Amino acid sequence: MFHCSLGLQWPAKSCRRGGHGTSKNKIGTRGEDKILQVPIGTVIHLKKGEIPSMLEHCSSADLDPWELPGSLSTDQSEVDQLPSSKNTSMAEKVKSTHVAGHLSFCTEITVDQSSGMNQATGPQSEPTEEISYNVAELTEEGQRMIVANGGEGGLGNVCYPNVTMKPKMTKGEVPRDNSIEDEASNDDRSSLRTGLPGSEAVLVLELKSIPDVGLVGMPNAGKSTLLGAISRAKPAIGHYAFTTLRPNLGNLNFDDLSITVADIPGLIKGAHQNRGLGHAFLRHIERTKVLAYVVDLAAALDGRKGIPPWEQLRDLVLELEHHQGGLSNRPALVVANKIDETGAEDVFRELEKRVEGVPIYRVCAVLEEGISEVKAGLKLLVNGDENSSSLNIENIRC
Ligand SMILES: Nc1nc2c(ncn2[C@@H]2O[C@H](COP(=O)(O)OP(=O)(O)OP(=O)(O)O)[C@@H](O)[C@H]2O)c(=O)[nH]1
Repeated sequence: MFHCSLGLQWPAKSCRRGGHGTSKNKIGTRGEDKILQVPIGTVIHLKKGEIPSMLEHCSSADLDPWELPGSLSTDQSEVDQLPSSKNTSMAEKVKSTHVAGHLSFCTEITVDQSSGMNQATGPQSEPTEEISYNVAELTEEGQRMIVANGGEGGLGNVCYPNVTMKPKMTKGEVPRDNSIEDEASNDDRSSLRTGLPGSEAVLVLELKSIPDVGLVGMPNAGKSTLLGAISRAKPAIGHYAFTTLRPNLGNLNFDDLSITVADIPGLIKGAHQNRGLGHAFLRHIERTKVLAYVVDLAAALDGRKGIPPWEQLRDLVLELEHHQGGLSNRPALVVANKIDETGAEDVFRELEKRVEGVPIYRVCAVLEEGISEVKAGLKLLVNGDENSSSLNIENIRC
């Protein structure tokens, strides 16, 4: 067994040839399976060979690549531009793949929970190379898939009795010239006896991050600023909406825990109908364990065109639920941002009255105020705090 590392190109010419068939009807020996352990979140891109076959826990999750280091690609057109990308989801491809159960050896990939790697690197390919991207993804511990099949063992001599038995000669019989036939039958025998070579595959293994926490909020709420404040990530920040075009990743490091946080680009009303940056981002939220709703306390102050934070929360929950029933149903907290703005304190107090069931943190992300409290809150939720709950629409009074 060996561990693979990130973005490794792994020539899976690993399955051994089947053993040769031998006398006394013995078929060729079975070689040992070669098992490659990989971390959860490993995505397989195929350079050469058959599409891998999932053996256990076949995931039907839609696959979209989060492909750059420290960021998650969301734009399908980017994937389309990848060389020869076929963009077929694993579910589709696995469906069309037949697991050849009779083959004697195989090379398998097994998901290893223990690996500490948690950032993605893009596939390293020559621009002209043919690669099928995202042919499979291992997202759960214990999933296994066959990436290359071993060769069948050679057959024992029982399988060719007719060519092995020489006719008995009667007394005085002149031997026939059988040299040509013998040569042919010798060839037949050796080809039957010879174990077949295993199949060959060349794979690129990419590790995608599966974030623990997703920051969701309207455009301009301050998600990227917050991510920069709670982690060492340096996402782009702008005073205009949709500065974040793809999810950024940051790590919150504690002495005993590291939490991955994804800053999901701003959601707007109608995102589930693909308005704004739409579906692509909602899909990323499916993977997160915990949601941190980021609201802008100042959005509706001083005649600004935004909506108050409780309405932001209602719209965010509705968008998540429209996209996929139950998507908002995971432990959550609210980050009430821009508390430094004039009038924001009053809005915060109103927010506390109108929203129940989840903790609300008053924060000024830009000045890094209230950040340690948010970090502690996220840690509790990721650790499965028994008092945690999701943000339900019934608990928001607009
Ligand atoms: N006054 C104030 N402004 C803030 C605060 N946090 C963020 N901002 C400003 O709000 C604007 C938007 O911040 P971003 O962090 O880019 O917001 P975002 O939610 O990531 O925006 P999108 O990329 O559109 O989703 C920037 O001009 C920030 O400087 C804060 O605590 N107080």
